[in-house]
Amino acid sequence: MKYDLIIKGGKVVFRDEVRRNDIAIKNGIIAAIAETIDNEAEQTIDASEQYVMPGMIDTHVHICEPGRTEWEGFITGTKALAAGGTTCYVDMPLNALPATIDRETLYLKAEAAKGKNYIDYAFYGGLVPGNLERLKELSDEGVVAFKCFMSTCGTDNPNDFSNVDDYTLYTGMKKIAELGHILSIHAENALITDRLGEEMAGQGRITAADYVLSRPVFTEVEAVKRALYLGKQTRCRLHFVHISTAEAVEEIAKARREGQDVSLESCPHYFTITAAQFEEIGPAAKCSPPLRSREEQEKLWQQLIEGKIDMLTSDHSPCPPEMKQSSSNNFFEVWGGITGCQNNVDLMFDEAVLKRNIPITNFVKMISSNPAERFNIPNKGEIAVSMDADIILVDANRSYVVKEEGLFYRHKQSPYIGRTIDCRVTKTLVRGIVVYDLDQGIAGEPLGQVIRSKSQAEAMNV
Ligand SMILES: NC(=O)N[C@H]1NC(=O)NC1=O
Ligand SMILES: [Zn+2]
Ligand SMILES: [Zn+2]
Repeated sequence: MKYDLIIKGGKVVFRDEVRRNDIAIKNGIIAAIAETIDNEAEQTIDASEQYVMPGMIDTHVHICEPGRTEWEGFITGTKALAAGGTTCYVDMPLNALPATIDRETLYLKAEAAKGKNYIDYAFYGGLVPGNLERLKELSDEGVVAFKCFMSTCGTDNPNDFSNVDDYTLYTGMKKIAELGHILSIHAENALITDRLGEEMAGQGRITAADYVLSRPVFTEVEAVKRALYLGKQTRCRLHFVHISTAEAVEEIAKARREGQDVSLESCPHYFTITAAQFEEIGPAAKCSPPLRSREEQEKLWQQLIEGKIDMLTSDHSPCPPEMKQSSSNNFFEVWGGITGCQNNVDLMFDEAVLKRNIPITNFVKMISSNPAERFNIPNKGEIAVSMDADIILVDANRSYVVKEEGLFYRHKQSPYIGRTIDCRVTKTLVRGIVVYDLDQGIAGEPLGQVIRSKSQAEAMNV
């Protein structure tokens, strides 16, 4: 058989081992894997100096199109994702306008996304006060999970997302459990964090450090415990997004040991930037939950080493430059959200695999296999015959400095600018097509396809 492409001689990362193998691709699918494949092929890639692994599946990305394309659109956002080694992502139901909370708004999202994605994508649906009766239709349309905010969301247009009150959280969980779906939760106590913030800003305490103090560790832990408790009552499957504290990780691990169906993600920034560094970097590093102390960060690293962090996601939450500025240097006023998805894989491969000797197979589980499994994303998350050829090449001997001009974001305000990273994604393939190459940049046209959750029946009709 003549193949479309053979990736030759790379150190291929499989589920439980790394082996030097050739990978043959036909019609976007991995057709053969062997020590050597000598068949003819339209194209070959020499990967002998590289790791070859499944692309990242980033299940936490805020693309702000439609409605706020000037913050970040599908084209710029997915170029950055592709250049960073992500081959598939899940778009969050907020920051675009309108928020994705029913069939109509999902169709608007899907329509806006058509033909503009360089990588494959799926959608989240939102749980907000008042849309309980719309969750089934979102499920029927193939959203991969539902998302809610226990803290306030930071946007204030009438068509924006709203955070849940406890009643909505409880009834939403009941409904989502009936649908057999997962509820993903931004867990921070809204009342306490908002009031602490107001209090501090009222006293003129407006620095980066003050912002961090207004969202203490216990406000995350309390929200996690409350959600776990309600999850237990309702038997709803849960997923906690961007967990930033060791105590929250332990609570979730404990609930899992006791039989709850619950998972968690954390993000590269919680492992690579401390609260003290946030003060030096400035608004680009503002996010919620906030960056934590070195001590807290070290505990989180230990938990990652112990396998307690199921997955890594970017929480790419971009905004225009003026929203990261405040004439009075008031950190409560600037946008909370990090523009960071282009460096996910490089940063965490460097810090986790190269610097802390975490097995590369575990790393790949966190960036690819676990998210694919948890969110039912079919045919992705693993290098194996008959899977989609969503593959990245990583050079573990190539250092670079993150520079503004290399970033594909609409607004190049990453907190990682100036940072040296000691490895680099050199190629990204989506279903066998090279969409990014380090030397040539983004290649070809946007070929990304929408993915519907495996468990769903109705085709997404757009
Ligand atoms: N609205 C929004 O994107 N918020 C995100 N930003 C952030 O730092 N945490 C979030 O939940
Ligand atoms: Zn969030
Ligand atoms: Zn987010």
